[in-house]
Amino acid sequence: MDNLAHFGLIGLGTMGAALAQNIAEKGYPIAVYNRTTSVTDEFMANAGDLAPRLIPAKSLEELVAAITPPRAIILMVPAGPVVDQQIEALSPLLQDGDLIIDAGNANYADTERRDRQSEGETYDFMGIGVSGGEEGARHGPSIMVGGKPAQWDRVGEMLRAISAKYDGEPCAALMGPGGAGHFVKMVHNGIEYADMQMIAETYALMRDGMGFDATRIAETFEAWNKGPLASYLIEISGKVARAVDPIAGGPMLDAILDAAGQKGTGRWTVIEAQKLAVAIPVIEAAVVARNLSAQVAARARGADVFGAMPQSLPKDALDTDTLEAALIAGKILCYAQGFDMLGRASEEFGWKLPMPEIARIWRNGCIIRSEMLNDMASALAANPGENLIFADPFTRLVKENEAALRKVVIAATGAGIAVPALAAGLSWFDAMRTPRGSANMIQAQRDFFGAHGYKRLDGKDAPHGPWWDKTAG
Ligand SMILES: NC(=O)C1=CN([C@@H]2O[C@H](COP(=O)(O)OP(=O)(O)OC[C@H]3O[C@@H](n4cnc5c(N)ncnc54)[C@H](OP(=O)(O)O)[C@@H]3O)[C@@H](O)[C@H]2O)C=CC1
Ligand SMILES: O=C(CO)[C@H](O)[C@H](O)COP(=O)(O)O
Repeated sequence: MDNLAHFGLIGLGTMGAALAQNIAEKGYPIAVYNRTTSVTDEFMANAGDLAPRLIPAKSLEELVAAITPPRAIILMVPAGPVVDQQIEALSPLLQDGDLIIDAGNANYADTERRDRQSEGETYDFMGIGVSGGEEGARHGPSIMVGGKPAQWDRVGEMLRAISAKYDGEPCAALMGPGGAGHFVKMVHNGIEYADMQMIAETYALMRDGMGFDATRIAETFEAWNKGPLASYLIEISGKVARAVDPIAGGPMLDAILDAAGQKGTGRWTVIEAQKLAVAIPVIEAAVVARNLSAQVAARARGADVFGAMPQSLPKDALDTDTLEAALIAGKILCYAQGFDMLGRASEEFGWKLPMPEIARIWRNGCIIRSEMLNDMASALAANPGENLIFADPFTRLVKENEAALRKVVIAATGAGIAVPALAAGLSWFDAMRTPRGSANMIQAQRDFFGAHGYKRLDGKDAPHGPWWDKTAG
């Protein structure tokens, strides 16, 4: 076989097949391999005009032989041990200068480890986060690259070419070394969980609290998609609410079990936030909500034992403008927490993450793409190191919409409609504007039981409280 390909790709599943077609379409010949050969055959049978730029391989040896050295081979397989197995199988076939690119949703710590392991090996390694689902992978994803500048120089042209564009600017950029790209993708997914959860909470308020039917819910999302909330997730929520069940008729949503799956990136975001001691309660609430959603039997039992709350709201308690405003506030608070986490990670790991650039490459291609991210990019550029809630226009937007968020959380709580993410956002915001909180009590308790000491407000030296004066009563 002629050495025609510039790139190789392993894993022709949902993402890999679409990404390979995208790469070929942008003019880069690519060799492809899939564990199950019939999948490769089917992929080639459906390749149409792109077939001349796609080289199918039936083995890893064939794949490697079909790529012009120095090779760049993309892995698009499930995160975890499969990636290690692929690297192990590939490495003896590679030579100096060849590059393995893990484009799946790897845990950033695994990417750091694989990066270290590649030192002294024949191959080089880098990890990139790709977002946009199948459609994005096919026509333009957002790409969060981790690696060395030299690696970015090598593959950046192709990655920019296949990425989504916003006002002509590619949504692909170097985030930092090692696992930085996968870390940013992980936080992207954490924000995705929170964005989805808050939308689901407004859906519950419309369905159960306000008695809206699916058409009215769809109309509401469609209207919101023309305003400040304009985003991919609001757009698809409208489409989902409009969809009709092909089996039983009626709204598709009414036929779907209320238990959401998860592959782990949201959970990892929460775990890493705890390690960094950074507060991302909206994302945490969203992950907890998915865990709880899966407890279908326990929730049914709870309703039996304790009785279900009525859930319907008093007439005129809420309107869709108030819900929209609450969602605007919740969304800003959630992104403020996500970017705060990225800033902390950047300091902790010495990554120098390009914060405005992260917002820029999220403006298109990825699942959380939204109009608001354009303003976030400008706000982060104009206010380096500042939390988004202290940067205009977001300070103004939070001030304008906070009362609606409070109204929605109060109304939902009164009716027994769970709104954990919206409530977590509000609670975080309340804490962020409370100059004298209650942790003086925690300090005192810790000192009382564990002699941990405390800091006084007046700065005076007093290592322990009077409870440690054994002569006192
Ligand atoms: N789906 C999405 O929206 C997104 C997914 N991702 C990430 O992209 C990666 C791929 O996801 P996706 O395309 O959805 O997954 P799919 O399940 O659609 O495809 C998985 C691919 O990996 C191959 N594979 C699975 N197990 C093995 C194995 N043990 N050895 C070799 N090959 C194997 C499969 O081959 P075979 O045909 O033989 O089973 C298939 O080609 C994951 O890391 C995912 O988290 C990232 C962004 C979005
Ligand atoms: O990365 C993605 C989108 O950005 C994938 O679709 C991912 O699978 C979403 O996470 P989960 O499966 O946990 O909902």
